[in-house]
Order: sequence, then structure tokens, then C-alpha cells
Amino acid sequence: MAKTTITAVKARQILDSRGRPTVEADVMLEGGAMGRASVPSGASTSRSEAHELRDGDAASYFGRGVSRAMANVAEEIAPLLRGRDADDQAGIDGALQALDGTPRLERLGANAVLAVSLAICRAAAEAGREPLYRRLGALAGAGDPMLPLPMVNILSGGLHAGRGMDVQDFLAVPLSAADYPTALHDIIRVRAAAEDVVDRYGAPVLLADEGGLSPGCPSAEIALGLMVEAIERAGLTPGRDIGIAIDVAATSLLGADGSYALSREGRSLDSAGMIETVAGWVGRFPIVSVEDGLHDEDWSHWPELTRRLSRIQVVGDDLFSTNPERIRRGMDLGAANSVLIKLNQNGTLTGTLDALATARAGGYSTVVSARSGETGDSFMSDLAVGAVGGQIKIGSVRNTERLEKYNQLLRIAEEPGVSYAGARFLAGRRGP
Ligand SMILES: O=C(O)[C@@H](CO)OP(=O)(O)O
Ligand SMILES: [Mg+2]
Repeated sequence: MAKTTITAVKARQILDSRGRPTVEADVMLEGGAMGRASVPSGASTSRSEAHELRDGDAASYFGRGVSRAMANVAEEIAPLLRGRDADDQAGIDGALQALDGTPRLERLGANAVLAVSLAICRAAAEAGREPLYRRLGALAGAGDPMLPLPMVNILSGGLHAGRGMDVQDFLAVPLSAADYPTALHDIIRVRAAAEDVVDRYGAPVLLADEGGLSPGCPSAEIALGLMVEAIERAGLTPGRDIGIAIDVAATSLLGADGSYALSREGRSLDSAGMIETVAGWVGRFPIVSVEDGLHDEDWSHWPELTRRLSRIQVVGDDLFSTNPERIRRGMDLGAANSVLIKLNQNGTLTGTLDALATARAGGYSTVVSARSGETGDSFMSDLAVGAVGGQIKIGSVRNTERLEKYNQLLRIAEEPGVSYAGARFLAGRRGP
């Protein structure tokens, strides 16, 4: 038996940043190495992402328990993996997918499968005495490791903030910082200034799920104005030092009649109206990236949105659901120019690396992203560096489950041979 032979796989229930149960897995290897990983959970989910298995039994954590997912690890996944080589990540992920037998991992649960898939990678890295990002770099075959450009949540709305604003995320993107620690420092200045600005605006300084401020502005323009004010108040120049990114999360704006409900503004829009509205925001504010400006099945209008916003980055999150097939479909249509990458939308590490490679091969930029319900696991930070994601979206700089990931990037920044992406991978042809 090799030292990377799997001897035991175990799952437990832990709590995520919303105080809800999630799955953590431990994988033990013959040589004594151990890998542990846990999985996050989204609130604004797409209809095609991998399936998060919940008990649905009202008595168990309000129906959100994960005992069935844990049982699937103990009864099916562990027996399958015992005796296999943890070095064979792709083979193992393929076997897990085959064991499940459904495209969205509905039977075993993507939460069960992903926790194990990531723990195996950690165990193999540990056995090889290499940092996780190096192991991920080898699996991805993506070239030299590179720290990603962070896009950082400052103001929150949508399902992350009790629908206090229609748009889910207003983020700051550090454009001029030459290295990652400086980029983070610039963001912290903007965040501190935003607290003052929100206070002076007269809104209570309330925190949303990802630690963003939740001023409940009645329109996106007002929130964008607060963003500009915060950047200036921090002594930085909007559009030059700091750009603004937004995640419209339009799938969660969908009303029963199929229109987009901007409830705070008292407006209901069709797809063309949404495109006009978003293009209007981009024309008036220093926005460098727009995510999910339309919903996850609005394929026929995404190309038009992308043409209208071609000077900036147009990110598909729910649209692509970290699914290589959907990414290819988008490329054929000319939908978006950038892909949000979420490990648990895909369900396995190998599948996620495939999504990254598919995006890159088609010339789309990538943004490795956290979920609104997170754990302290910083796997995604190593993924963004090792697989050269180029950009990362973690949430605000105020919650431990987010800071673990920003801080892991600070640790990796000390390592030799790791450069910083800066704004070079931001998609879109900027300029006049
Ligand atoms: O929409 C998103 O991009 C994510 C993270 O902000 O939210 P959720 O995890 O709720 O899907
Ligand atoms: Mg999103």
C-alpha cells in the first residue's frame, strides 16, 4: 500500500456562518496524512447548480439538517474510497460522480461529495508535503501560481439582506494596487469610509450575511452614489484606484409572471428593460464588472446584455452554475465574458477545474467565489492561486469565515514564486 492510500473517510455536521448545518469531511491516509474540508451554502441559488442534500425534516434544524448527506458518506462513499489512491483526484471524483449516477449529484448530495473531494486533495497535499495551492496548481496545469484580484463586498441587498435593496452586492475592486496586501489595505479604507457614509446617510450600520453594510437604499443609483462617496472619502479615486462591481443576482428578482421585480423602486421590467437599466448604471458610475444582470435561463437576452456592456466584465454566476456544458453554450451564444466559479455549484474538485479550464480556453475570465453561507475553510483561496483564477470574490472584510480566506491569501503572498494578478484579467475592452 502506498502512503497515499485512503484508509478512512468520515463526515460530521458543523455549522456555517448563518448557523445552519453543513458537512465537514475528514480523509485519512495510510502514511498518516489527514485532510479536512467543509462546504458552504448559497442563498441566491440557480436552478441548475449541483444539489445540496437537506433532510427536509422540520424537527431537524428547521429542515436544514444534513444527516442524510452524512449517512451517504458513511454508507456509500467511504466504502467506495477505502483502498484507493488519494493522488488520483480525477479518478476518485469520476468514481464519486458515477456512484451518484445523476448529473447534479441529487442522490448522494453535492455537499457530501464535495466535502470528501476537497478533503482528499488536502490529504494528498499533506502527504506530499506541499502547500495546497501547489497541489492544486499541479492538478489544474495552469502555470505559475498567482494571487487573484479581490472584489470585495461593501454594500449588500437581495436575499443576503432581507431584500433591503434590489441589487444583491455592491463590491469594491482595487484597480491600482501593485500587490495583494496593498489591494486589501485599499479595500479596508473603503470599507471604513463606507461605515461613515452609511451613518451620515442616516441608515443604521447593519450587517448582512456576508458582513456587508445594509443601508436599504430605495434605488441602486443611491447605493452606487454611496459607493463613490466611500471611495472618495477613503482618499482614493473612483474608477482609477477603485472600480465598482455589482452582482444583480437577477434570478432572485424573478416574479411569478417572469418579469424582473425591482421592488424597492416599484418597477417591474422585462429583459430589455433590465438591460437598459443595468446599462444606465454602467454609463453613470465607474462600474467595471456586472454579474448576473439577467436570470439563469434568460439565454436569449444574455448576448444583447453582453454586447451592451462589452467595455466591462460581464460575469455569469447562476447562468453558468460552474458547469462546463453551460459555459460552452454561453460561449457559442456570446453570453457573458467571464465565469463565476463556485466549488459547490459544481460538486467536485475535478469538475470545478474543468469549468475553470473551459472558461480559460474560450477566453473568458474567471472569478473564484465564496457562498453567502460559509465556513472557516479557505480551500477556495488556494484554488484561486494554484489554478490561476485571476479574480476572487469572498464577501466583506468583517467576518471570520471571510477573513480566513483573505488572510490565507496574505500567507501565500509571502511565498516565493507567487505573483499578483492585479487587474490584468478583468474582462472587457475598457477605454473609449
Ligand atoms: O450570488 C453570489 O454570487 C453568492 C455570493 O455572493 O451568493 P449565494 O452564495 O447566496 O449564491
Ligand atoms: Mg452571484
